[in-house]
Amino acid sequence: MTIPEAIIFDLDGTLVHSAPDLQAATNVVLAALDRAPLDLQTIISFIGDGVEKLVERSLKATGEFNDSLQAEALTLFLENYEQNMTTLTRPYPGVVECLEQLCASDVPLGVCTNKPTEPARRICAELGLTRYFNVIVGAEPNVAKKPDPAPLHGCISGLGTTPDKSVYVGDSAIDFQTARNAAVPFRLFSGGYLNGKILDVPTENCFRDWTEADFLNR
Ligand SMILES: O=C(O)COP(=O)(O)O
Ligand SMILES: [Mg+2]
Repeated sequence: MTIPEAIIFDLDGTLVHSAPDLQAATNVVLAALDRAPLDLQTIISFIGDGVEKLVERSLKATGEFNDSLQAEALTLFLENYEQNMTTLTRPYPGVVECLEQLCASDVPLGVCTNKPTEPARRICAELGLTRYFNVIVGAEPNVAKKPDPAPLHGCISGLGTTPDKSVYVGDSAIDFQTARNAAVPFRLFSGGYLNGKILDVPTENCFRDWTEADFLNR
């Protein structure tokens, strides 16, 4: 048994079910533009590439799209989302117990998400998760996002280890591709949003239920 030197988690659809708050903020924007609301499943299918893509896909799904609409909608989205980031968002069942167990085993933990850094940190703080993580890396303007390997590599060096001795845990094809680009072993949480086509994840590296997650055996 080899215990990884660090474990890094994706946030939306992996540690937390955040889609209902993302849906609420998106639908405030759509209502302001006199457009129809989007249902939860559609919003879920738009999550994982960052808030800009969520807004862009929501606009394109409901009508006209151009750069100035995107800029206006993104500003309005962020204003609304910042007020309600944890109104409905909760950790998946078993996440807290799993993080507790990993901390008790002295495994350094991190978060690497395409959500902007500030909201990502606030969500972790408001849900009582911050104390489990040594590093929280989110998206920054004009900095490459996942599936570029840079954010995950930044997180891993912040945790003082190397890609081959780490594990990345995510719920989407973007996370799978990020891990591959970064040469980091990957575990798939298949109870999350599962966006995109995820190939080549052996069943022993997938889990549906956090109460059954076992990262201490690589
Ligand atoms: O799409 C987002 O905003 C973030 O998604 P992630 O936490 O799954 O990277
Ligand atoms: Mg995700």
